[in-house]
Amino acid sequence: MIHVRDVSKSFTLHAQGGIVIPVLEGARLEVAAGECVALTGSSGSGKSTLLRLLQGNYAPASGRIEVAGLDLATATPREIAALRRDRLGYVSQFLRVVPRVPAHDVVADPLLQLGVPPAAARERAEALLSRLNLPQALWSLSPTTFSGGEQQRVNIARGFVHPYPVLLLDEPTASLDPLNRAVVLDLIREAKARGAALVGIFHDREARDEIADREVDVSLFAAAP
Ligand SMILES: Nc1ncnc2c1ncn2[C@@H]1O[C@H](COP(=O)(O)OP(=O)(O)OP(=O)(O)O)[C@@H](O)[C@H]1O
Repeated sequence: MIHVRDVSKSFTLHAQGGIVIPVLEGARLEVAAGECVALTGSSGSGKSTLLRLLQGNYAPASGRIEVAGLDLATATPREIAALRRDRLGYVSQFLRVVPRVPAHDVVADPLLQLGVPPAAARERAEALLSRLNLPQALWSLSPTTFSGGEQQRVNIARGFVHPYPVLLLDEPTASLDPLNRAVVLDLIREAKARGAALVGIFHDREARDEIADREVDVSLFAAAP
C-alpha cells in the first residue's frame, strides 16, 4: 500500500538567504494492508515531513513514493486530489475549520465528495460523532468555538467516515480523555481489521505500543547537515 524508497528531502529558506535545511536522506518505508506503522525519532528528525511527503504535500528531492498505487513523484495535482478523495485519509492534530459549517457537515463532507447521498452521509457522520461522545447539542454548531479535544474528535470522525485504504494519523490521541482515547484506538483497530494501511505519529507511548505493529525510527534517515 505504501512504498517509500531512497527518499531525500530538504527545505530551502528563500526568505532567509536561501539557507538549505537537509532533513531526510535515503528514507525507506513499506506498509502493507492491515498494518499500522508508528514513526518515531527525536524532535525535528523529520516525522511530520515524512507524513507530509506521503500525503503529497511536498515533492521529494529524489527517490520514489507510492501510495495506494499512485507514484507521488510524477502524479499530477488532479491525481493527488483524487487520491485524497477516495484512497488516502488524513487525521491531523488540529482541525482546519471553515467558519459557519456545522460539525456534522464537516464530518460528512468527504462522503458527499464521493457522491454518497446527503442523508446517508449525515447519518454516518452522526454515528461517529456519537461514538466519539461529542454532545448532540454541538453537532449543528461550527467547531470554531469547540475545545481542543472536541475539535480533535470532529477531525477523527472526518478521517474515519470513509473506509480509506490508507490512513495517515498525526497524534490522533493528543488532546483526548481516556474514554475517547479508547474509542480512537478501537477505530484504528477496526481500520486495520478491514485491511487499511496506517502510518502514524503517536507521542502517546502507550497508545503506540497498543496499536502499532512496527516502529520506524526516522532519525535513521537523518540527512547530514
Ligand atoms: N516547511 C518547512 N520549512 C523549513 N524547514 C522545515 C519545514 N518543515 C520542517 N522543517 C524542518 O525540518 C526538520 C524536521 O521537522 P519535522 O517537523 O518533520 O520533525 P518532527 O520529527 O516531526 O518533529 P517533532 O517531533 O518536534 O514534531 C526540522 O528541522 C524543521 O525545522
